[in-house]
Formats: sequence, structure tokens, C-alpha cells
Amino acid sequence: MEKTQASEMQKGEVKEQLKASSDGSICGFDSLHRLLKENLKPQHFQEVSRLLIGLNCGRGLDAISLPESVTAVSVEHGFDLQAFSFHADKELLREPRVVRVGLIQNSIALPTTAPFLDQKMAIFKKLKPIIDAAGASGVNILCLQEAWMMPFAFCTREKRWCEFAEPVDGESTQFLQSFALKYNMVIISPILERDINHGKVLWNTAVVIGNHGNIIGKHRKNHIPRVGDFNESTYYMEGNTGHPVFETAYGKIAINICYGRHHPLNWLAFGLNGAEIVFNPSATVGELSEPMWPIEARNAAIANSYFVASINRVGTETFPNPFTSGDGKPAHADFGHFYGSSHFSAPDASCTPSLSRNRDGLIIADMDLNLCRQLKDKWGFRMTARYDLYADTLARYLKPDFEPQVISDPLLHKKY
Ligand SMILES: NC(=O)NCCC(=O)O
Repeated sequence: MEKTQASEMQKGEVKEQLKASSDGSICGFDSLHRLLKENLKPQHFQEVSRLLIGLNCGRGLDAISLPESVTAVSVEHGFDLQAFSFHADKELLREPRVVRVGLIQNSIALPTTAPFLDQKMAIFKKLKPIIDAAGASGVNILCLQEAWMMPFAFCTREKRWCEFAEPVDGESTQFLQSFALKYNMVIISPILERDINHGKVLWNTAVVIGNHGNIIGKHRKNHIPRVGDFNESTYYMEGNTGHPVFETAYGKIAINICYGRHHPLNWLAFGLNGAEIVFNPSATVGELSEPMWPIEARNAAIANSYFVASINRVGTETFPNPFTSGDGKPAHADFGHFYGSSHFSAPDASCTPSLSRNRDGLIIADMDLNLCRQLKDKWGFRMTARYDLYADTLARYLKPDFEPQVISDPLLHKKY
């Protein structure tokens, strides 16, 4: 074949792939895992998986079988459903501490031009069967995506979207409290919060609902992005709740909301406070962060000897008025594609495959929390860390007269 003809064909193929990707898929596959599985020989896929998603207690993760009724609901409502089990070594003095954790990713349910209340109620309606599926699967702790009760309108900088904000005990919390009670389930509900007692200001907040339907507490997002179209500081400021760990019926949990995942010290602080599972409810788009997504979560799980649960929303949300974000790009009316890909990472460097890149989904994992201490004992990161050195450097760095500790080669500027 002529060289030019071949390269024309290649161009055609690339075009075809790009077309396929405009539906949010990866070359027609709805996750990287599925693309690899379909295209590699079984033994190649096994080796690639070993390196890409690691081994748990020396072997690949087992899939969990869920009740048939749950599978049927996922088919009826068209959401991706996956379930896995993380093991820990058997101990002589402690019983296994297995908890079942669920994560839900979803697209919005109505166009952003619909009346606000209709938009919110449509999301409630869409989530109901997925939350019920989690409950019927025996999920103990369930987490939804960042600002799940609204479109992620913060790209627009228009203030009218503030109307979606609710107090911590508002209608979204009340909606979820009934499921918490019904299924004896802890639910993490990331919302746009309006703080009624403090001048009605807004926060990006995760409400933790206990398994009796009670509100255990809240955490407010510590790090607010100012990158690309993520103009969130137009709406709310850096959180004031520190790094709380919530002791629940099923373990000690914390929430590192979205952009906080780029800050290793944020992850560390939740670990120092004793978290066993840290949830990372997010809203992020492919062009901006996709290569970072699996790495940051996994690294946090390894470095802090806890489980990380990553959730990202799905789909492309188009807004009524085009906007720019000071980056020289032409005005546009959407963020780009929210790529889903929710998954779990474990302290032993293993992780689950990800949910679909373009469909709603529920991913479930059983995790034996004994694995956290086992990894602390094995790798000793808590013992070998030099917190005193870091604290000293940070204390000096915070001073206005800080000077970086740099030792320059005296020959660097010498003229020969
Ligand atoms: N929601 C949010 O904080 N997004 C920021 C973008 C990112 O961190 O990938």
C-alpha cells in the first residue's frame, strides 16, 4: 500500500475514534478497563491488570455477585453496576472488619434551562432507583458526587445558580435521610450549602447522615479551584471545618472534596485524624484532569494507609449563556465532558476498575478495614515519616521572612 494512502487511512481511523469519543466513550468502550479487556489476549490482559490495578493480598480482586433484582434495576434504568471485594490477611487477635461501600455517579436529569425546582426533583427521581439498588445490595456507607443536587454551574459565574443552595438539614438531606433509615446506611451528601446562621453565605459541603437517619456532621471543602472553567471562588470560599473524621457505625470516614485531592497535606491531615476511608466526591472534566484522576487517589491511599473512594459526575452540561474563563479560549457554553470513572483504591496499592466514562453508575466494594493497620505495620510510613522536620519547614515557610533552604554550588557563578 502507498505510504500516503496508509496515512490517509490512519487519519480516517483517528477521525472515527474521535467521533466515537464525542459520546464520552473511549473509542467506543465505556471504560479503559473494558477497552483493554476486549482488545488484549486474556494472558496479556491479566498481566496488564496486575500492573495497572495491582494485586490485593497477592491476587486480583474478586467480583461480588449482587441480588438479581439489583442487576435487573441497573438494566432497566441503564446504569453501570460493578462490585468487588478487597481482602485483608486473616489476623489472630482481631475479627475481620468488612464494610460494604457504595459510590454513585450520575448525569443531570433535565436541561439547565428547566425551572430549578424541576431540575432538582428530576435528579432526586433519577437517583431513587440507584440508591435503592445500593440499599438492596446491603451497602453500609454510600457517597454521592460533589454538588449532586444541581448542575455544576460554577463555570458560568452567574449568581442565579446560588438559588440551588440549601441548609445542611434542607430538602436534599431530608430526601436522603429516609434512605439512611430504611437501609441502615450511612450516606455522604455533598451539597451547595447555605449557612443560615452566618449571613446566609454559601459553602461547598458534605453532609454526613448516620445510619439512623441522623445528621452526624458536615465538612466544608478546603481547597477551592481557580483553574480552567472551575470558577468556584465566585460562589464560596475555603472551608472552615478543618479535617474532621466521622466515627460511624461502620468505621472512621472523612471527605476530601474534589480539588482537595491535588493537595497531599490535605489527604495527610485526614489520615492523622484516623480516617480509614476517605471519600473524594468530585466534578471534573477530561481535558483538565483525567490523567491525574487514578494516580492521585491511589497515591493518597498508599501514602496514608487508608481506602480512598473516588466519585466523579458524568456527562456534558450545557448552560444557557456562553462564558469565558480568562484563558483566551473562545466563549463556550459547557465545561466539557465529566468523565465519571468512579472507583476505589486500597492502601496496598490495589484498586478496582472504574465505572463507565459516560453512563450513570453504582460501584460497590467490600473492604476489610483491617488492611489499613496491616499496611501501616508492613510499610511503616507513619513511623518513618519525619513530621517534626515537615512541621519545622512549614512553620518557617509561614513566616514573612522565610528563605528557601538552598545550598548553591559555589562554583556555579565562577567564570573560568
Ligand atoms: N470541583 C472541583 O473542585 N473541580 C476542580 C477540577 C479538578 O480538581 O479536577
